[in-house]
Amino acid sequence: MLFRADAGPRPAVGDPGDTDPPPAVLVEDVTVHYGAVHALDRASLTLAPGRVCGLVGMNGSGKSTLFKTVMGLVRPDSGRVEIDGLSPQQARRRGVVGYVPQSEDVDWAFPVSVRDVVMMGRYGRQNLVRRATAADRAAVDEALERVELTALADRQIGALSGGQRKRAFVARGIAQQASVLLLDEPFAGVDKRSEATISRLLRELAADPDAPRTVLVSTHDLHGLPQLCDEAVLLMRKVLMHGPPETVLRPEPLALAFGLDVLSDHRGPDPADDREDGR
Ligand SMILES: Nc1ncnc2c1ncn2[C@@H]1O[C@H](COP(=O)(O)OP(=O)(O)OP(=O)(O)O)[C@@H](O)[C@H]1O
Repeated sequence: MLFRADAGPRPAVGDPGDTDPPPAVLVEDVTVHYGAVHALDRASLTLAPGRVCGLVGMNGSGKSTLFKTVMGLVRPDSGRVEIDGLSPQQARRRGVVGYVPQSEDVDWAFPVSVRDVVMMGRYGRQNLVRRATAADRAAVDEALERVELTALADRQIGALSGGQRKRAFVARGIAQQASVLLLDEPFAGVDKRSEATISRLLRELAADPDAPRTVLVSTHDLHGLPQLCDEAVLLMRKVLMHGPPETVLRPEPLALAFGLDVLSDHRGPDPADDREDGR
């Protein structure tokens, strides 16, 4: 990490005398190549339970790769990933981690209903024949209600709008009762209602006193980040900075992650504007 900003107390990692619970997400020195493409370069990130963290970086900075690595869908060349102290594969099998993928990564023509997609969140709890129990059906109904999709539950998933599709995948994560939720650009191409519903739900899930979820969400909406997130991460193949949104979203770190042109969009008010003489 090139910059470190204080994002509140972080659990110590790897201390043999440490009896604290493990971090919700631990990414340590993770490097990923796709052939000759160097997608992640010793990226490190630790997230505590119950936090909403925004992942920010330019196109190609490695955000999706980071999600896929945490999910165990991409195997790193080196480094360590743990979710609640489990390997990504264990965490996925036990339903500890839920994933809302980018729209491009989903086959929307697949013949499943919205309800089926949400029920997939329950698979980790079902036996081999995957017979849904009353508890599974109740969890799916409740999740559909929370994302306001009850009326569309029997539609084929591809027959929904972009925002409704995202909400269906958020419902899958809710029904799964995953303690860590990863969302890859959930606000891309969605309507205002879906954006507001998803934002509100993510805050509610993190603040749930019975089961606080940890949320890692990538977004290009820098303006909405301070309302949504407790902390933010700037990624450029490695974690450039991690801390409170107001610290991370200052012009200088953003310029490092995005290039200098972002300064004009996100620079605070010009002090000259406050001068009474207008000089
Ligand atoms: N399957 C793949 N094969 C080869 N290269 C890949 C593959 N997936 C991603 N890449 C490359 O790895 C780098 C990081 O890609 P990644 O999708 O993780 O970035 P990103 O920050 O999510 O981008 P975006 O904001 O455009 O979604 C890019 O250079 C990308 O072209």
